[in-house]
Order: sequence, then structure tokens, then C-alpha cells
Amino acid sequence: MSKDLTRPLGTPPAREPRETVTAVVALGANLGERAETLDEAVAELRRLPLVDEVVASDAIESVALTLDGPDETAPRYLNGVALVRTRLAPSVLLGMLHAIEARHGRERRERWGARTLDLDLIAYGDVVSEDEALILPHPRAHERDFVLAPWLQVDPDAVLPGRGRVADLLAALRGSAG
Ligand SMILES: Nc1ncnc2c1ncn2[C@@H]1O[C@H](COP(=O)(O)OP(=O)(O)OP(=O)(O)O)[C@@H](O)[C@H]1O
Ligand SMILES: Nc1nc2c(c(=O)[nH]1)N=C(CO)CN2
Repeated sequence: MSKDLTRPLGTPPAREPRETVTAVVALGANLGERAETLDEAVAELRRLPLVDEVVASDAIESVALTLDGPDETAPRYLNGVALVRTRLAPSVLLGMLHAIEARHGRERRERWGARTLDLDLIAYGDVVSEDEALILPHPRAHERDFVLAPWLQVDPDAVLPGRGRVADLLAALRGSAG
């Protein structure tokens, strides 16, 4: 029996097919061959089942944000955003993001620690979720220049559900910086 990946695992088959939504995936890397890793991760997103289209931003470089604030001595990050048109259920998509991270040697050691690849699910359509295994939209996306700027590049009209237009969020963030 084939699995229905449009539903959260363990739930009964749907009567209606799940519609295609745009998921926003943030990519980050500050260890290893960062640009190659991000390119490969985008290629892997394109090969996922029930993914029709992936539009990827350019990669941007930024100083590492740690729990103690920006750290100029830490390896710098390359970040990007991919818009993923998919019928995968959000929790199934997150599981597949974790599998891609694992294939790139991601180790989960410390929070906000250096990593070969980090894939966060920033938004899934306009779904709102408080489940700590998958909070939607991502609770820190609105305060991250390295998420908002590449997102705006691939979707100038983007809206972060519950927070507003990405262009306005980025302008506010930059206006309040330093
Ligand atoms: N929207 C989301 N995207 C990715 N992971 C999420 C999300 N909401 C909750 N999580 C949970 O957060 C856990 C930690 O994720 P991760 O290791 O990517 O965090 P981090 O990259 O160190 O920090 P941050 O979440 O601030 O980017 C994951 O196991 C995942 O289940
Ligand atoms: N510049 C930058 N800093 C970070 C990043 C990131 O992607 N870019 N991700 C983190 C944890 O998700 C912590 N700090």
C-alpha cells in the first residue's frame, strides 16, 4: 500500500485531494562548501515527491547570529530561500527537509550552532500552527534579515502570515538596526 504523503503520517486517507500550496523554505550553511551545499539542497527539493516547482533565490552572505548576538569571529553564513509548490503535508515536508539536512552531515548539537546545512520551514501557505515540532509561520522569521531579503527577491509581494508584508518587515528591521 502506498503512503499518502499529502496527509500527516498516521492519519486516515483524505476524501478530497490536498491542494497545492507554496511553502517557503529557508536554507543556511556556515560550514563546508556552502554554495555547493545550498545548490545541492535546492536540487534535492526539486526531486521530492509531490513537488511541482521550486524557485530559488540567490545566496546571500551574512555574519553568524548566535545566542549571544552577531559573532564576527564565527564562520559566515550563506543563506537563501526557496519557494516550493507542493502537495506534501507540512509535517511530511519538514521530515523530508530533515532528511536532506542529514544527508549533508548536519549534526544537531547546540542551538544556533554552526552547521553544514539548516533547512527551516518558514511558511506553508497561510497555515498557522503552534505545535512545537512545527511552528508555522517560523517564530523568528520576521526578525531575520537573512530570511526576509532572499524571500523578497523571489516574491516581491510576499506576506508573512500574521506579520504582514515581507517588504515592510525588512524595512522596519533595517530601519531599527544599529
Ligand atoms: N517552522 C519550523 N521549521 C523548522 N523546524 C521547526 C519549525 N517549527 C518547529 N521546528 C522544530 O525545531 C526543531 C529545531 O530545529 P533546528 O535545529 O532547525 O533549529 P535551529 O536552526 O537551531 O534554530 P531556529 O529554529 O531558530 O532556526 C526541529 O526539530 C523542529 O521540529
Ligand atoms: N547569519 C545567520 N545566522 C544564523 C543562522 C543563519 O541561517 N544565518 N541560522 C541560525 C539557526 O537557524 C543561527 N544563526
